[in-house]
Amino acid sequence: MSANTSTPGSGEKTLAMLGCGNLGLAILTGILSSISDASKKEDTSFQTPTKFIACVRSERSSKRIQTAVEPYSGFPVTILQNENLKAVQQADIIILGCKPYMVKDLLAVPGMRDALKGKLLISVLAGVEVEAITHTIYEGQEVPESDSCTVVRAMPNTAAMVGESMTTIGISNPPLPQEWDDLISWIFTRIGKIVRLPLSQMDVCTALAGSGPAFAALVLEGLADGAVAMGLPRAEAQLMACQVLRGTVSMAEKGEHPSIIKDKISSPGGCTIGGLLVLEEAAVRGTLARSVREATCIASELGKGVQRVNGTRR
Ligand SMILES: NC(=O)C1=CN([C@@H]2O[C@H](COP(=O)(O)OP(=O)(O)OC[C@H]3O[C@@H](n4cnc5c(N)ncnc54)[C@H](OP(=O)(O)O)[C@@H]3O)[C@@H](O)[C@H]2O)C=CC1
Ligand SMILES: O=C(O)[C@@H]1CCC=N1
Repeated sequence: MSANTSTPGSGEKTLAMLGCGNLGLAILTGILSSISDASKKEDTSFQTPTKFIACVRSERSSKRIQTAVEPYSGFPVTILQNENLKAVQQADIIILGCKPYMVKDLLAVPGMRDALKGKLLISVLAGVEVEAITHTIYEGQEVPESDSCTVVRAMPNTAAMVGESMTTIGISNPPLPQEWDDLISWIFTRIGKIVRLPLSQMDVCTALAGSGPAFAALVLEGLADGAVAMGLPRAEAQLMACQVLRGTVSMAEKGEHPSIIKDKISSPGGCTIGGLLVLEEAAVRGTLARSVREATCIASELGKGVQRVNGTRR
């Protein structure tokens, strides 16, 4: 493993989002928002990225990024359309953010190996193992450490755009140089919280935290819908459902167990237990748990180059 030309501490750093769609843009704007905020400035012993590149294919995506990064004029963002090689050549750190089945299109191209040499490539792709990415770049050939890039997996979520991502960083084996570990922590703590877990647990982390905001949004919407059905205006119902979930999360984060929260609210003979029984009859708890299990299994299929993996569901 090398930490040569792009080792933190050696000049201004450029971070490229190689595939900057829904997640990539959430990460990019989350980082830009964080580093633009003087109150969040922190001293580091290494050089943090100050220049950014966003890679896309279409004009439409290019315009979308342009609009999204406009408020952060203090940090230059270059948007490149179908110029991936140029982006990687200019970058020190690359975040790979395409769809899992597109890896070859982005990485198995002439010149890419050389452009990646000695650099840090962080993949946020669901289900694609480090070995698969390395295999795509080097076509299965043995490459000396000094000539290769270092591939790391991380699994953030779209709440990155509001600084509330939950990112799992896969523990590399062999361990990364400390300065790269610190740089990766720096990147993902700009956009939320991080945990480090073995690579073998990336699929369940993808389901719980990567997909999780979608599951939570369904719960949020269901709560608001019920209130709308009973006559509350949509805007108030949405605001109240948000605050209810936020408050519940704060209690849980302070150590209150979910069962205790539930029991404390349920007055004997009251309305809460009445509502809870409906949820239990519908097996909401088991269904949520099974959705995470299902998403974990599907995540593990995503890196196999197969599309329509949900079609295998029984
Ligand atoms: N969405 C999410 O919340 C999460 C996603 N992930 C993972 O993140 C990855 C990206 O997902 P998501 O952001 O939803 O996907 P999107 O389709 O929104 O983004 C993919 C991006 O890659 C770009 N792209 C595709 N092909 C090329 C190419 N050949 N050259 C340059 N750019 C290219 C697309 O550009 P264009 O738009 O112009 O086609 C687009 O900007 C996936 O692997 C997914 O598993 C992980 C956790 C959460
Ligand atoms: O749905 C997906 O496949 C991706 C991975 C996690 C969130 N979105």
